[in-house]
Amino acid sequence: MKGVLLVNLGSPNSTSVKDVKKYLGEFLMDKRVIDLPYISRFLLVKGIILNTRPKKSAEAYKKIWWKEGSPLIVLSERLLKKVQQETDLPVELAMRYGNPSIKNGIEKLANQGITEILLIPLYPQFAMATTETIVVLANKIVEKHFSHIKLTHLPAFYNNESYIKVLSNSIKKELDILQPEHLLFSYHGVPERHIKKSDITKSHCKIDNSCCNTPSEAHKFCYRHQCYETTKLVAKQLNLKENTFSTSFQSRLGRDPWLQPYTDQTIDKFAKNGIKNLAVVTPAFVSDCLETLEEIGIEAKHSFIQNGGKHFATIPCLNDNNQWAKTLSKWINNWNSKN
Ligand SMILES: C=CC1=C(C)c2cc3[nH]c(cc4nc(cc5[nH]c(cc1n2)c(C)c5CCC(=O)O)C(CCC(=O)O)=C4C)c(C)c3C=C
Ligand SMILES: [Fe+2]
Ligand SMILES: [Fe+2]
Repeated sequence: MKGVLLVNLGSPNSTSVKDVKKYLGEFLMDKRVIDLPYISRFLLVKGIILNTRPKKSAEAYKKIWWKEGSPLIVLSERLLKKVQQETDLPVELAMRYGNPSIKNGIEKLANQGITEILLIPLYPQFAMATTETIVVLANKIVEKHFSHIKLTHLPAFYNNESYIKVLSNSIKKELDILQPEHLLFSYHGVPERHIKKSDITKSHCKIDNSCCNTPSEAHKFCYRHQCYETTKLVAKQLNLKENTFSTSFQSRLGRDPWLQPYTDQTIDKFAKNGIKNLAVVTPAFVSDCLETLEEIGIEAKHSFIQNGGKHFATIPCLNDNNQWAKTLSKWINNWNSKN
């Protein structure tokens, strides 16, 4: 019997500093997120970051938290309900960090007699810190506790035709109302080092103006290429004119170089250069979360207005969009009928 596990990133259990610290500890001690040797990672995370960040993050979470809980989790649950309505296979939801855990999700499926699981990391673009860490952990759990279960996973869907259509339609609906001068595609950043580590050719990714446009096997695992492709395909679908849209990377942490251009600097530059009406879409996230609602919806908006901008809009993520739920169900049903 077959079943499906949707996996998103996760959130703290509450906005208390204690819960945020616990969550950040699990998240940042993941060697695919902070990719330092164990001792250095331990000293950086436990000795430095966890002494200051949880208080600041807890304040940020308080600004966006809902009555029902973390937006990321509530929205993922709403999506799960809609997906379940469109498929006969049992579908469960898990988070890579925090609750409900991946082990808990697999256990729920196993208890229903499931012996084959389709794992769906809810990330359009591949990264070590997203798709890879979910697949590696889920496989470890299956090997250790559920060795009778066969696990397969859905690869990153950054250029999938149905995904691009659904994303484009959801953006178009907003653009028709907002009529912005410029549309910024802001993706979560990763350290440049992560891109080089994921380069299976070991020599392709230069992180320059051309590598991500030059066909290569490396692109199967290149987050930067996949982000630019999503932008390109959506822009094509929406007939966006050159210079009316661009791509940037947000949420950097620490002093190492992360993917550029940085979203905060890009938005300030737009405002200073006279752009008055800006819309921002965040396609690395399928659910609205701290990074879209607070970092973009509150912080970036404030900065844009302070620097002379007038209208700033954040386009919602796909969340529990009906067409998105139908697309996921279609992928699930295709997997079910093919295997
Ligand atoms: C595309 C998705 C994501 C990538 C890639 C990613 C990488 C990454 N993130 C950090 C550090 C933090 N991220 C934080 C929050 C956060 N990150 C993502 C997604 C990706 N992260 C989401 C969806 C969220 C929000 C979760 C929520 O509960 O709403 C945070 C915590 C909050 C904060 O203090 O800002 C940190 C820290 C690193 C180091 C990293 C490296 C590749
Ligand atoms: Fe590249
Ligand atoms: Fe992050």
